[in-house]
Amino acid sequence: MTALRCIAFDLDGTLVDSAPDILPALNQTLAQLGLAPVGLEQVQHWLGNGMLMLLKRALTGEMQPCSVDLQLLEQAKGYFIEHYHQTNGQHTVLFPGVKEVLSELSQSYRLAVTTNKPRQFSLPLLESLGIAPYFSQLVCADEVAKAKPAPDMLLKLAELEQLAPTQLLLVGDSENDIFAARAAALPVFALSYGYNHGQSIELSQPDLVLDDFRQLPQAIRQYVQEC
Ligand SMILES: O=C(O)COP(=O)(O)O
Ligand SMILES: [Mg+2]
Repeated sequence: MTALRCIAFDLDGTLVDSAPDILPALNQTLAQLGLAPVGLEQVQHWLGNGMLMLLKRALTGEMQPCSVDLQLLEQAKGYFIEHYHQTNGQHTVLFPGVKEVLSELSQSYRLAVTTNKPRQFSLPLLESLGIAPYFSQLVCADEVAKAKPAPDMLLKLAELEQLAPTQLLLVGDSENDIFAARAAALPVFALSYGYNHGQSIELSQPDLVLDDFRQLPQAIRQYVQEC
């Protein structure tokens, strides 16, 4: 039996469907810069590597932006932060079963959020959706040297919780979560419904793929018994 103690959750695309609030904030930003608006699906494909990468992708139209005008990026960041503070939480919803499952799991494990979303947007969202009390830790990209796919925030969580990587489990939706977990030597489960740049999460080979958040308690019980 493994000594699982703490479950870390990715936020965007795993616990919450946040793209509907990111889309208008991004399009208002693009409009202020005289650029054309983008669609929801495009935003879903661009999400996962944090705010700055989202803006770089939106400004260049490229998934792997090579060169971005730094002054333009700084301007876009200022506009986006202002707009996203207005839209954040308006249309963002929890994926089905999230609250119930967090409530159940919190009775046996410590729960944490490890997200590439900056803290200034993550915390208000957890609070407005009523799930903040379930988490003992919130580690965001702007609090570590490198965002996921780097292992930094998972290692920080392990340190905060004084746990070994094998006592943690990450639950995420994108290849960035899988790579970060592998780099930090954590087991990782993936939800197939999230944002993974339009690709199947199976390709990144997580330890388990689930299609529904409500399958998580049973999957964790089985994992704990088998290890
Ligand atoms: O902000 C993002 O791009 C993604 O955030 P996440 O790490 O919670 O999926
Ligand atoms: Mg995510």
